[in-house]
Amino acid sequence: MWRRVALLSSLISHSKPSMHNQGPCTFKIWESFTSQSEVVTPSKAAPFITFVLGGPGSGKGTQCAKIVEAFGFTHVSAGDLLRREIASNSAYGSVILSTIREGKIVPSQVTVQLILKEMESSDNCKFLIDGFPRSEENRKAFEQVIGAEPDVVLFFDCPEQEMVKRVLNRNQGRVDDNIETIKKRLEVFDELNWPIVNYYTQRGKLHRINAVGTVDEIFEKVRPIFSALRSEVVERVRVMVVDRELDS
Ligand SMILES: Nc1ncnc2c1ncn2[C@@H]1O[C@H](COP(=O)(O)OP(=O)(O)OP(=O)(O)O)[C@@H](O)[C@H]1O
Ligand SMILES: Nc1ccn([C@@H]2O[C@H](COP(=O)(O)O)[C@@H](O)[C@H]2O)c(=O)n1
Ligand SMILES: [Mg+2]
Repeated sequence: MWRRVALLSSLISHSKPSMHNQGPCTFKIWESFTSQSEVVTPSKAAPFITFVLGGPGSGKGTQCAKIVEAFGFTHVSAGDLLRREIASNSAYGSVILSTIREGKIVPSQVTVQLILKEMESSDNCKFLIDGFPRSEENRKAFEQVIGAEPDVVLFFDCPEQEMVKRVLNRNQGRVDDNIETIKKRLEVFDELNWPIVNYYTQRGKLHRINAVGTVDEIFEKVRPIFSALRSEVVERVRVMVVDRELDS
């Protein structure tokens, strides 16, 4: 049974009190984060969620910025949230930093909590979750907590050579943008990404986008996906707002 529960974000020791019931997109979060025993049923009044997959440097963040501009989604980058956590000297900061340096995956519980906290603090009802899920464990943890699957999954498919070139040219001072860490990130990606791609392909949710070309050329492949979804997204936002009004 659904019921509103204390927000997971409050489990993060340094987090502020939640924004529960203050935005149009408050969530019905499954009561138990860890329970495997219940079947998770999606709620109609759920935010519209897009997962954005792709290897390091495939252009996820770049395309998300274009989607935000054209379609008004809120961009939630798992990597950015983890880097912010490091910068804020939180309890998890040093573990996250060493994990990112090694190109490995941060435990799902940490990442999912950060994503949820970010979503809950937004007034928007439509989200791009960039760089997530990175593993089956990520995927299961998120779906259990949010109680629903993503509506759409984008996969930016890019050859390794092109990804390496882009990352090495990025120049944003990231600790993982060096050839040693890139090799490890690519190995982790190759090991963990395909089960996720297969899972969402089977569920008819995955859009595989050839990520070679200019930024604008790639966006012209992304645009029709969201144009076709426009009425579905509008209806979802309407249901979310009505749900909140009924709740208040
Ligand atoms: N189509 C493109 N052609 C050439 N360069 C691109 C293209 N798209 C993005 N870039 C550049 O490649 C670099 C990586 O892009 P971006 O940061 O969007 O990738 P990402 O998938 O988010 O990577 P990561 O997973 O490492 O965060 C950036 O410097 C960006 O400007
Ligand atoms: N779901 C995730 C996402 C990211 N990470 C870690 O952060 C690094 C950088 O992520 P980007 O999306 O910005 O490339 C990534 O290599 C992982 O170490 C994670 O653990 N889980
Ligand atoms: Mg990125």
